[in-house]
Amino acid sequence: MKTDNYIITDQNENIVFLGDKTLKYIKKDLVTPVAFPSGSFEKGNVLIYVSNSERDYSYISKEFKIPANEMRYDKRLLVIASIDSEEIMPIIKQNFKYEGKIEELIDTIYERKSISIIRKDRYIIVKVDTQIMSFDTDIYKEIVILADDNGIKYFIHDDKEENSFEITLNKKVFNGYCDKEKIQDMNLKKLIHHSIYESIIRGGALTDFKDTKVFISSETIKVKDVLYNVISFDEEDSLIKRIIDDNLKYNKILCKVSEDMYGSIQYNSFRLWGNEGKFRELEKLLQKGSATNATILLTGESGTGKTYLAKEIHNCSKRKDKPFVHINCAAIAYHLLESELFGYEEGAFTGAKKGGKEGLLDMAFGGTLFLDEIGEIPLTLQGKLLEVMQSKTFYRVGGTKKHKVDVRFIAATNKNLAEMVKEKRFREDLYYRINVFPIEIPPLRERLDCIHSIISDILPEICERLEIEPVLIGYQTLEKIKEYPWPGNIRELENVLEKAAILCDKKIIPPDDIILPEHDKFALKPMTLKELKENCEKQAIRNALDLFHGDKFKAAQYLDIGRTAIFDKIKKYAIIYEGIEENDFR
Ligand SMILES: Nc1ncnc2c1ncn2[C@@H]1O[C@H](COP(=O)(O)OP(=O)(O)OP(=O)(O)O)[C@@H](O)[C@H]1O
Repeated sequence: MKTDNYIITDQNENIVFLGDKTLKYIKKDLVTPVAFPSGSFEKGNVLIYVSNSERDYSYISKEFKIPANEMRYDKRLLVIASIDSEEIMPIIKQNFKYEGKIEELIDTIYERKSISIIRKDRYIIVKVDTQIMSFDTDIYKEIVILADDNGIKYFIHDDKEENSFEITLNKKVFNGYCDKEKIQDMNLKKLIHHSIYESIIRGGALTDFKDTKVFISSETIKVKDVLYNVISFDEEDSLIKRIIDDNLKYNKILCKVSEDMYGSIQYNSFRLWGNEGKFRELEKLLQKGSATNATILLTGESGTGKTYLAKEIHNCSKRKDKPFVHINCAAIAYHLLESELFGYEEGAFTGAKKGGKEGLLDMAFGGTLFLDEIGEIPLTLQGKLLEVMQSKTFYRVGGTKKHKVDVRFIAATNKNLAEMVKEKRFREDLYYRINVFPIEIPPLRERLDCIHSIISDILPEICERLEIEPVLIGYQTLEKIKEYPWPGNIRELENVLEKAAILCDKKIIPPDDIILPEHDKFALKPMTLKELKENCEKQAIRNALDLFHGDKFKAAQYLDIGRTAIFDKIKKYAIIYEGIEENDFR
């Protein structure tokens, strides 16, 4: 989508982006504006400098006022990518004082930000975290980009006369101008025609401008905690087209399930790791979902983060100061589940405690009740749960007094509930009751492009938990990680990283310390079908035990087999695993 009809400003009304088509709204004497203010190098910036011409690199220090002796790699990072040859090679500025090895520095940079610079035909594509920019090397001989925690700032120097350029951010193509002589005051009020400015500050309107009607709308967006104003300019006839382009259909769906039903929304931000549109959609759904009281159903494979997200939703909701109660319906024996959920009165059954016991519904009062593995709730209890959800009241086991329910329900499952409904293993009415706001979390193998961000987030936590010095992931190690399909999702990744962090005796985890299950080990040797089946079964059990640190119950659940079956198979294949005992599962 072309976004040459946008102006973006920061909260002080300084222009940070000026679209091509908006130039006509700029006062005459300023017709060659710049895309961004000066690129002074600040703390937290990552500088990427791409050049395909022979250059004296001192240019960078001069232009960006980087006092070389003050550069510290932990605060200010410098990547210079040279495209002199076909290969794009990161190189380090010569007078850049860094004591360690260059490879280490590059790894540190990769750790801090996900940066990739690749060349495709005549284009250079620079990706910093989720932001992608592409440059045509026929036009740009040198490209300098500043990326900081608040998104990408950039400054472009090109050898030719033309100052125009195109930049792609979050799938939007921005066209702009860059003239470093004019990098001075880029304030909206000073630059833009008075009538247009007036319209913007009124929040947008249909305005007459030089014989045309222009529709101006202004929206505030938040990018990594920084607020920007995005102002769009549409001349009457292009308006309809833009509405379609902007995919307002999607917004309508969101509105239907949120604002219309639940009133005004307060947004909170979720960290989901994913670059594709569907992740943005997912993030929005979570934001909307957290702001409401609607029942949310989280689906996804084991280890994708359903529990993690359930807690996040609670923590971002109005109920955050009230309890978050987690019940794993698969982990509690069928006959106990009812009394756990509803509590019981004294004398309700043999062995019932004196004075009775409060149930989880009571404990979660005012807060959130997270029904994990909801597919495992016995049919008999499903009816009772439905009643609670509908009437918002319940009786304790053996009790006659009505108790009020004030909880938000979040349910999760890795089963296909719709299939279970068809097979009459799950009540249809309950299914529709909990399926109000379904959110599907994709498996890790579908998010490999952002696995680096995931690692950057969880690796420091692992090191802290293990009380070891922080370690980093090297580029080659990352490549190895990306080749594995991660059947156990984030949980498996955490386990592998934990092992690697323990094994690693350097600052950067080498590829050899990443020990992955050999998922295709048997593909090479010719075997009978029976042998192959048995080998696969054995390996699958080993992997599952590995994944859940030897917890047979979870491994059986993960493999979708019964408890007795896993025990029999462990015996049959003589699988030795620390902690397995004869009387397990009895
Ligand atoms: N977005 C996230 N940020 C940080 N850690 C995460 C995130 N998502 C998942 N994890 C971690 O991954 C591991 C698995 O997540 P979680 O237990 O939430 O998965 P699950 O889908 O509930 O699994 P299961 O279905 O087996 O119960 C946890 O240790 C969790 O902390």
